[in-house]
Amino acid sequence: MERNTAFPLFAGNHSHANSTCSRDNVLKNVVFPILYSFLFLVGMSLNGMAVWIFLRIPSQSHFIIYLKNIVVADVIMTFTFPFKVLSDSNMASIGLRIFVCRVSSVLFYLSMYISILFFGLISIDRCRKTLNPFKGTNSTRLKHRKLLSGAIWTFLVILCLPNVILTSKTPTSRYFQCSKLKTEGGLRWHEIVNHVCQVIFWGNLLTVIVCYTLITNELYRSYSRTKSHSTGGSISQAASRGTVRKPHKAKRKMNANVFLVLAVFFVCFVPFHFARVPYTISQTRAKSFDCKLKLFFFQLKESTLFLSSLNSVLDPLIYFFLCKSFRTTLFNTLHLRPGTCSWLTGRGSDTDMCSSPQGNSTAST
Ligand SMILES: Nc1ncnc2c1ncn2[C@@H]1O[C@H](COP(=O)(O)OP(=O)(O)O)[C@@H](O)[C@H]1O
Repeated sequence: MERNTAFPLFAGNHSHANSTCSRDNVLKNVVFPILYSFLFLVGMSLNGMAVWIFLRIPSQSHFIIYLKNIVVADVIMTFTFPFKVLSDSNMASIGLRIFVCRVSSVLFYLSMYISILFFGLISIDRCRKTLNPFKGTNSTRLKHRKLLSGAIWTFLVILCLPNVILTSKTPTSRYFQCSKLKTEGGLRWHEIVNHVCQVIFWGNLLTVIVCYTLITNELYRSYSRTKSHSTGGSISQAASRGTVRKPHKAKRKMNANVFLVLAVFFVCFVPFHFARVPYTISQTRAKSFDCKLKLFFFQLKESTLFLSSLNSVLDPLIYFFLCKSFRTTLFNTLHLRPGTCSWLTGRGSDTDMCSSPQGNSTAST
């Protein structure tokens, strides 16, 4: 049973309980609630703006379709933060804590795996565009991508729904762990879902690594080609105009932006998936674990879960850096010049993954 001894205000009759294995500590009760509150405010602002902008951008490329799905997932994730804040800081009523275990946490995980799956698809799309820059899209392909998006949401909702339905036990005390609300079947399903989600994550990580290895090779080849051209016959002319190093510079800028997806994926999701395995086992096979070890796994899971939550505020960076139509709409809205921040984002279609087939310029072009 979980007890609250860290905060006498909320401790009630529990204050005399043995607290060695209590989940309550400054990190869970104060630090994370403050961090999640901050994340909620930033996430609402950035994702609210992203929704507003994407409503004005037609779904004309696979990349835009995938980004729109990620925005929706991020908005859902952001909405779950206040519930987590209230629950973790012990300010929530029992009813609200039950709601967190049954609904809002499940929505959090649902949105996280939606993002992971679409990150995988984005990498495949990026790879396809880099290796085969002139292969465009058409309305049939776009329709297929929309159907695929619908299928992904349906699959994950069906997978997660039993976690809501089978979290049906009545808590026996004011402070409880989510796993204590689960029926026998609910615990088993919780374990299965976590295994499936591990497969989803590691499968997508592999996809991302393979795709970015191929992209790196292609970028390197195209960089070598550009370099040999720029040091060729026209070098003296180019040098006199001071443009010899330009392709090199542009290429370097593009590389950094392209790898943003990879960086966000690694920072946000890899640590959590290492921590989640032992934590799930400690939840479902509790008897074989010492309570201090369980507590350690819980804290590890909570800390890495925060990194995963950061995803909801880092994704808007991807929209900004990799989608030119997003930047253009944003700058128009803010009455800024179109070229604002071009030193950061690179110029032209080189750094644009949102472009339609005709504008499909990539590294190798
Ligand atoms: N990968 C997942 N997909 C969907 N729901 C999940 C996933 N992992 C956990 N859940 C659900 O989210 C709720 C909170 O789970 P968890 O974070 O493991 O518990 P706790 O908050 O006690 O550490 C539970 O109902 C659980 O079944």
